[in-house]
Amino acid sequence: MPNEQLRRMDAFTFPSYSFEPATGAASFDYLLTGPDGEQRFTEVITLPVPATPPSAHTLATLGRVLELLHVVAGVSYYKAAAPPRLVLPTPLGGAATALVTAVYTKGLAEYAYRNQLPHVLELRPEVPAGEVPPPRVYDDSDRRPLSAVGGGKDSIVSLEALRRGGFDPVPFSVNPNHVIVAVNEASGLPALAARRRLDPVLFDLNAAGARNGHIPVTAINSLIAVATAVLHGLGPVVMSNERSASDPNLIWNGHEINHQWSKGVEAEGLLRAALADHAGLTEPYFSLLRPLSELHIARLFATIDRYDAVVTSCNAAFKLRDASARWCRDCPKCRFVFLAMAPFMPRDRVVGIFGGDLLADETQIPGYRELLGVDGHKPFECVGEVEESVVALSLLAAQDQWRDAPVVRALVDAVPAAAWSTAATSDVFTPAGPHHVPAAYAKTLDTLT
Ligand SMILES: CC(=O)N[C@H]1[C@@H](OP(=O)(O)OP(=O)(O)OC[C@H]2O[C@@H](n3ccc(=O)[nH]c3=O)[C@H](O)[C@@H]2O)O[C@H](CO)[C@@H](O)[C@@H]1O[C@H](C)C(=O)N[C@@H](C)C(=O)N[C@@H](CCC(=O)O)C(=O)O
Ligand SMILES: Nc1ncnc2c1ncn2[C@@H]1O[C@H](COP(=O)(O)OP(=O)(O)OP(=O)(O)O)[C@@H](O)[C@H]1O
Repeated sequence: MPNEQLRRMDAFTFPSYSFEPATGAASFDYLLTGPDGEQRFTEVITLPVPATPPSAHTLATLGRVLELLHVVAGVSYYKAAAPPRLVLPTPLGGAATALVTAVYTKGLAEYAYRNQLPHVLELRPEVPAGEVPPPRVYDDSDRRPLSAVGGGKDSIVSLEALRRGGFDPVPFSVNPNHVIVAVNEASGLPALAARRRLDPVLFDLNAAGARNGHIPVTAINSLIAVATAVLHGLGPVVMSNERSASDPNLIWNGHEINHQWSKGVEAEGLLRAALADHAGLTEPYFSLLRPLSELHIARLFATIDRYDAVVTSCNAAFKLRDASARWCRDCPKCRFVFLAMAPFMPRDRVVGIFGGDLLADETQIPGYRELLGVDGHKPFECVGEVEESVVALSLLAAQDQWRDAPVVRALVDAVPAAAWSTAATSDVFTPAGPHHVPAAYAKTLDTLT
């Protein structure tokens, strides 16, 4: 379909979804409509099939989770056109409507900013009238947790903390690539995986120049994880989203633009409320690392060495096509994670993990200046706060092994005096801020210190 037609689309709707328990396949249909025609999409998400057939209660609860997933996963297709109307398929209660509204506005905020589409930030879904029958309560709080694994340092810290805390976690991933498979193998724990197949028509439209941009992928992965936990009779989904994920990159038209919005604490609260209200789940989902800074998580990661040969946080390794094998060593995330790990490891260990020494490479200086707040705004990537980068730099400047590294020397000279004062009194190693960690899990991270 030509782009001009896509851009005249008037509405995005959700014609139907189906679930086949025997195969675990959920099929989600989407439709863009406008004066020149329509464009259909179908996404297929295949959940791992449990050994024991699910009960009627489990299937009913799963059905409610899939209703939420159907609507949330639509963002990938909505963004191809960004029509003014978002028409939901069924009545939803207040909590579920609040989640959906936020996913399509705040979750697409970076997309709206980059494509200059302010109406997306004001989008309000049209919710069909009608009562939503209350769900039956589904108490999963004391069962084995499902630990989402993304292949990076954060989910490794959670997985190990849960294991050492005696929670017997089940690793789980969506479309595990070679990095995630290797991390799971290094853990030695049997893992579950779900498959997600985006409609290939989307890639054709993208290649032809359709609107494109960042989507709140963690919201989608999270609901797939919750659906898997329900189907397998498991307990809470444990995420590894850090404190700084809640902080915006910039303000545009009075709205916060946050690349990591669906990793933030607001999204976590909305998801929990929607799952409780719409699906009856008592303790469905939380981030174990929420009170921690990225720098604190890196310090915890340094206490674990069994994943050094496989851990990969660089997003370039997670592309559907032309992915890098591991760290690309030339993106904001590689720069930040190297800076965050370096103070807590011998130099040869961090260089071994990355396959190169970023702090010996002077071409990295401009990128590091952005991370340190000397130039530009926080990059649109999963990186820590400027203060965390300055604290990491101050720790490196005090170590013989790093003090004379060319990048460290250049950065120490570039950081303004005010930033050094803030870093000197920083509380980046003090857990803080709102979180949803249940009391039973609160002490787990102590097993890593
Ligand atoms: C790996 C990556 O960063 N991908 C982003 C990139 O896409 P690219 O074309 O370079 O590669 P692919 O990921 O293979 O995507 C192909 C197209 O498919 C679309 N798409 C993909 C997944 C999906 O769920 N829905 C989709 O519509 C995508 O638009 C591509 O055209 O650039 C894209 C455009 O800006 C981004 O949408 C791709 O981001 C992925 C969805 C992705 O997985 N990104 C994570 C690595 C990521 O950014 N994570 C954030 C978490 C943010 C959150 O709130 O959840 C983070 O770690 O900070
Ligand atoms: N493919 C995936 N399947 C399931 N969960 C995922 C997947 N990718 C990421 N996640 C989860 O989403 C959250 C955000 O991902 P993110 O990439 O920031 O974390 P990470 O890979 O653990 O660590 P890092 O920040 O070092 O990359 C984490 O809880 C992570 O476990």
